[in-house]
Amino acid sequence: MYSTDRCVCVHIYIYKMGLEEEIKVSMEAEDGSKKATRVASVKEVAKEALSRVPDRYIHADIDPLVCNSPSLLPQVPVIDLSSLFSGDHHVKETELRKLHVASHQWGFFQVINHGVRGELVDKMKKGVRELFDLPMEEKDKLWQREGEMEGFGQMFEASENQKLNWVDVFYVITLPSHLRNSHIFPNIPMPFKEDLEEYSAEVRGVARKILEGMAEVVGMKKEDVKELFGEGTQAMRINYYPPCPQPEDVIGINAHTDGTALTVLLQVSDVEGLQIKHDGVWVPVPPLPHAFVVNIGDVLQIITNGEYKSVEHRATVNSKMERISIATFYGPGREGHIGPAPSLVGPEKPAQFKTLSVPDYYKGFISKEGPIKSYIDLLRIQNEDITH
Ligand SMILES: O=C(O)CCC(=O)C(=O)O
Ligand SMILES: [Fe+2]
Repeated sequence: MYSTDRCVCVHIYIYKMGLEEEIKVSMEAEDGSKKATRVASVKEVAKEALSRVPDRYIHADIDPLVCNSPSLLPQVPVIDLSSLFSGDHHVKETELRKLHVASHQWGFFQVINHGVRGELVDKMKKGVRELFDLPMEEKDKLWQREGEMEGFGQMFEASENQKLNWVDVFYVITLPSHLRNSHIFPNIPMPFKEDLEEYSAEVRGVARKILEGMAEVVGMKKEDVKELFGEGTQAMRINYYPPCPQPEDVIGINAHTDGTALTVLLQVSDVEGLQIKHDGVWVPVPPLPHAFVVNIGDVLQIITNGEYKSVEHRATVNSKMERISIATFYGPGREGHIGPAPSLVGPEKPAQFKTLSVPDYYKGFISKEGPIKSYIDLLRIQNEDITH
């Protein structure tokens, strides 16, 4: 399960970093044969009006929602981004505190008043629907090629008996533009390509503002943010979950944590599906009008020296309605290092994680073996390793 999760949430440009071989290794089947074969489109599978889904989509071990009474479930915090930058000191401080508590205790929050125009968001919603409605001949031109992650696809088929998720994805690297895949990005149909470009720039601005607020409230120096992130990199993953005749037995996306720093998710459809692990319970994150769902990824947990949490989440499906989400992943630029920010390390708070170069970080992420819950656990400095 974990190797699949890693493929799902690496969300990076790794092959651009000269790591082609590592990616291919992660796609090898257990018997060593290369299996980067194409996985069927779930949208096409779903069209066949089956009463039962093929066995490869059946997951025997789906963790149920622990709480039977939805009204008793805790609510994911909501942050007003405009208040974070308010000229009113009290308003600003109150919102920064909320941001801190949300990032520390939840690892997730919804953001309102984020400044991205509703008209642009609506164009994106329309554009992604049209993208997934393209005829198969058109989608073929935008399909993942062997050894690559960008384009349409499900995920790499690591072995014949690996369980599959009930989702089709379209993955693109958006920023910086020179990292874009030359046969995917230019071929995205217009006007969606232009809207995607604008949306990606706007969401980058939102991510940077949130990071700025977090840095202020967690006590991280501006220089550290600059040093660790540089201009940053950004990728987008559009998730399309068709209705499913056996929703209890399949999963849209397995429980995972995101591998980058910050994820800004737009729930395109007014349909529930996203759930996050909070105090041992799966808590739904219902779509909120004009909001983004933001979560902390592994990289930000490391950078904040464990102050902020990268939390497990998953996407469930239902039998009636399709669901679409657009996840935008913002992470550090390729040049830097991933490790605790120097301003958050001191005698009182020793470094909890090792520092690695960005390529080494992602290389390790990809090649990790065995039943380790999370890659960041491998980077955790054990108490006995800490030298004062
Ligand atoms: O569809 C969703 O709500 C979650 C998507 C997600 O977790 C991801 O793309 O990493
Ligand atoms: Fe995710």
